[in-house]
Amino acid sequence: MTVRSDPTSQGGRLVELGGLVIRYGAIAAVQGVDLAIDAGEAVAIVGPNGAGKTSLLSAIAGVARPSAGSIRIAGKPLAGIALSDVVREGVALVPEGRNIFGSLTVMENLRLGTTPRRDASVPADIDRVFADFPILGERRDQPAGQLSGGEQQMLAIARAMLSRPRLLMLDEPSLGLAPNIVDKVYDILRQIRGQGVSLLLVEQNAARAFALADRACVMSRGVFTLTGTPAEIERHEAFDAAYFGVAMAKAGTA
Ligand SMILES: Nc1ncnc2c1ncn2[C@@H]1O[C@H](COP(=O)(O)OP(=O)(O)OP(=O)(O)O)[C@@H](O)[C@H]1O
Repeated sequence: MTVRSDPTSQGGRLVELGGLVIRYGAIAAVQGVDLAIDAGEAVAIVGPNGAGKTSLLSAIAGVARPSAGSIRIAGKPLAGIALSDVVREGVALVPEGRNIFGSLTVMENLRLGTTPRRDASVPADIDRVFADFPILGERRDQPAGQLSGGEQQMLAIARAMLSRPRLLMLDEPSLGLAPNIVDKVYDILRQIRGQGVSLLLVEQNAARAFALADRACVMSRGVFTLTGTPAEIERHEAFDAAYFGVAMAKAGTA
């Protein structure tokens, strides 16, 4: 995957969440989360169903509006910014289920990823996608719904990368895929990270995400119950309980 990240992206703090709260009516899905991600860093979030992981990604993508707290992208507050401008700020989300438009062709799906761009190098970037993913090139005129699950995941990642993100977020990228396909997806994510793009991954498959991530967070009931390097988290005595969502008496911070 050689679509380049935005050349204006620079080192330093890329994402900063402060006291983030997300409510849906009476449900507090996220209950005060702090998180900082540096440029080029990969962070994994794991945790049981209903922990608030998807809500967190949705808020950073500008889809879910926070009830309290702040989100900054490269120092710029996200509050009040239109959804399309969040993408222009360099944030891309590959949602759970991939959000591929099955009746549109592969090419039409890819073009959707380029809508926020105003530069002239879109055709060259699409050519690069086809060089990196020959199957997408071979099937460019076919409905995307005819692709396999793994191919659709590749298409979703390629489409997100065509917006030239500084931060690529993925919600359950390995869900429903065979292990050899998951290998390919993670190879691609490693390449993307190698280009300096920050990654924020939500994964059921903690082992996969931890192998890639610099840092990890275990989320449960709307808060981070453990944070640290993947190695620190894996050997933490509370990891299994936190990961599987069992009530914890003394889960501290690693
Ligand atoms: N649009 C919504 N309206 C109402 N409640 C919601 C909405 N989205 C999520 N929730 C609730 O918020 C809580 C957190 O959900 P969220 O999907 O963020 O968690 P998750 O950790 O991603 O879980 P999963 O792995 O099951 O997707 C859950 O109780 C969920 O039912």
